[in-house]
Amino acid sequence: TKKPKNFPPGPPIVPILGSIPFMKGPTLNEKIWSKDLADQFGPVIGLIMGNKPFVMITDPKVAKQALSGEDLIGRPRDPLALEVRAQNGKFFGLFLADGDNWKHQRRFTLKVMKDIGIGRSVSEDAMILEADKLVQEFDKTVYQDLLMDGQFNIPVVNVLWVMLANVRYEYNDPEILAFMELLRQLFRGGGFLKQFFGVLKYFPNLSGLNVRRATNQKLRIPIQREIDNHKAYHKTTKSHMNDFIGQYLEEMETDPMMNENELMNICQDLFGAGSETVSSTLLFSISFLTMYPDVQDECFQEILNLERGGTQVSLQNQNKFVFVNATINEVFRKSSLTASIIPHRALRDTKILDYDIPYDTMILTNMMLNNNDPIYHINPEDFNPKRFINESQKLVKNDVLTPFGVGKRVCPGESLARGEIFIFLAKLIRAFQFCKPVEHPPPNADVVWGMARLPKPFYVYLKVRK
Ligand code: HEM
Repeated sequence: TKKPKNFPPGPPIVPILGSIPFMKGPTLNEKIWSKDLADQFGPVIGLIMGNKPFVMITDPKVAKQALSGEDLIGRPRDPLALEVRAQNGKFFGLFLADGDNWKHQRRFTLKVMKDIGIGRSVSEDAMILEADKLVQEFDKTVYQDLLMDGQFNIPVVNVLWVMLANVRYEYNDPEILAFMELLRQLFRGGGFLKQFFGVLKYFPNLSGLNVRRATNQKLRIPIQREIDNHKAYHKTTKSHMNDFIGQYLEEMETDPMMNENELMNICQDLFGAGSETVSSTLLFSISFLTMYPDVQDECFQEILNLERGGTQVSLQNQNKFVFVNATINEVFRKSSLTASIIPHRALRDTKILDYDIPYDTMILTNMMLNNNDPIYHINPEDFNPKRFINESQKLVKNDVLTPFGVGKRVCPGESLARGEIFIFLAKLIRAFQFCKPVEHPPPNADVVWGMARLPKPFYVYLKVRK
């Protein structure tokens, strides 16, 4: 184990464990995202994890600049993911792949998602339908302590199913319940940091590799069925359905880079990246609204005032709900659901500032630190949506808050996620008052680490709004 030449400053290293013994914090996650490391070594930190060079960027401007170029947009070849998702050592789809093929698949996915995901009413209708159904579900559990845990999972995954395959499931359908459970297992049980220790793949039970493999196989079954249904539809009608799978199959007829294997991997990635993230953000939102009833009341008043003026909750009207959107931003900031981008990889020898970054180095950012830094956010410990509203009552962007990442790999689902979170929340806040539970401790936005920082289950007490 050796540090590369002119590598960014960082703690000393020892064989096998690299920098780990010199990083403070009880768990690996806390060590890596710690303020202590940034205080000691500055905006770009060079670490060795296992035997791999790894760079943590803690300055948001440096991160933005580094990630907007082409050199640092690869994905690490995670030895565990290679066992589960690769074929002949190659990744397909969006999340794990890089190179020309990834670019091509990503461009097509963004185009179709813009068309059907947010541009057309298909997804908006789905969001509104699911939000209304959710209100009906919550209505059954008012005036009692309610455990908030999985309530958003199926509504959120249904919006994805509509976009991808024009199907939706009832909330008690055993198949969707099983599907959602698999997604949760992958997301909650996952984490980037295991990949530093490739040796884990030789202990498939201990490392969870066997479970991941089985989960991955099961997840593909309903997706494959929908792909087959779409192919059968095309056989009989000679036309393609107007959803993601339909559009992709149509593209396959003329574009040799598109194939069914990529399609399957993209669908897996969209479900994997677009379900637990959105449902967890909604859970965090409910917990913050319960902890800060004044903020909740101000959201409610805004929704009510706009409703009285004839403005309904819709994607088209989303920007008019300034306070609700500011509240969602504040939830992103305070929860730091995404503490970092997903790990990137240097595709060639390159530089960050004046430091040398060798080919294959893994890159992470520290968005969680930036979210809580008084340089970028006044009184960061406060939950204060007004920080995102200017004197003319317009929503202001703070460039440091980047829950969806920045640069060439920025999350392709941002608009969809923001739209969905807005519609679900606005409808729920209009219908219910979320109060502290009577017989349980109040929510406190506690987290558990998986692929992201996820909310622990908590209790609330719902009252009906007139
Ligand atoms: C609150 C919701 C969400 C948050 C906070 C979030 C955040 C992120 C972040 C930080 C990244 C990594 C960016 C990078 O590596 O530089 C990412 C990637 C990704 N997200 Fe999201 N996301 C959310 C929802 C969604 C949704 C709804 C979808 C799709 C339906 C989605 C699909 C993806 C995909 C496919 C990638 C990988 C893109 C690539 O590597 O090219 N995400 N997301």
